[in-house]
Amino acid sequence: MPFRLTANISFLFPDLPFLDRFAAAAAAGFDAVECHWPYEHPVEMLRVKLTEAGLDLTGINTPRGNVDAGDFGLAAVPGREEEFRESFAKAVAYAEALECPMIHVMAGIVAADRHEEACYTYIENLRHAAKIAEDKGLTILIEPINHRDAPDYFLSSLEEADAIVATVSSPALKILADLYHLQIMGGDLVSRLAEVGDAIGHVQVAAVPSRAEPDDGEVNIGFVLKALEAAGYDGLVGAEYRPRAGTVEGLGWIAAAGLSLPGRG
Ligand SMILES: O=C(O)C(=O)[C@@H](O)CO
Ligand SMILES: [Mg+2]
Repeated sequence: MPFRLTANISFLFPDLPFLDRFAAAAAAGFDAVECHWPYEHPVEMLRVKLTEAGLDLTGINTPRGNVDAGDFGLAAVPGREEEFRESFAKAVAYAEALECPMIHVMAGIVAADRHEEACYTYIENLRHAAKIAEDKGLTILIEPINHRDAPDYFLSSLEEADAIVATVSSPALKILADLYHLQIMGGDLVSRLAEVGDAIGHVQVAAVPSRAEPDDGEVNIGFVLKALEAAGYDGLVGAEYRPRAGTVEGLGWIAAAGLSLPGRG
């Protein structure tokens, strides 16, 4: 399969300090990494780590907001528009400095009875972000996240993500299809992914329900990836799972799914 893998170093190599995970990912055979929130580290330090390891950084998330207060993104949170814009600007600054092409714009936690109101906020904030992304040649992603792990996360449905992408109607806005979340929120992956087609800008994988290596659990990841390939997806696949034991020892799922790493024969 043509997919390039990117190691999610917020989850992989959990036994190592974050800054040591770049070298570990390269030694394991990856040539690309993604991560969630790199903001506690100066961009200069991150750039050194990427260069030393010979890695591309493919994706980061927008800052969550006030984590102690339970924020998990701000894009769909009514009344927090100014903070959203500041947090998005910070993500753009990191992405540009690190030549990172994709930013996952996190929607945030919104009570179900405010969903409709939040939808307007989300669309307006995404329009603002998409315009900046278009100008800078970046892609912004929205990711449906399951309600078992993140109750009340605003965006949990693939179909709603597709409708929002169509409404905002920007070439810079795409869906992050994390197969782990999508399986928990309704399954039927092959048919539903085919329906959203070229709205998909990034894919992530993990086992369901364990969120460990993707060769475990109820989804045949290789089969779903082949269907995505047949449907025309040719982007990245993010290895975003929590290793059962050692990260390197668990990489056998890659060959089993019909994928390969550039640095491993
Ligand atoms: O949880 C996920 O799945 C992600 O991809 C993160 O970006 C958000 O936690
Ligand atoms: Mg994900």
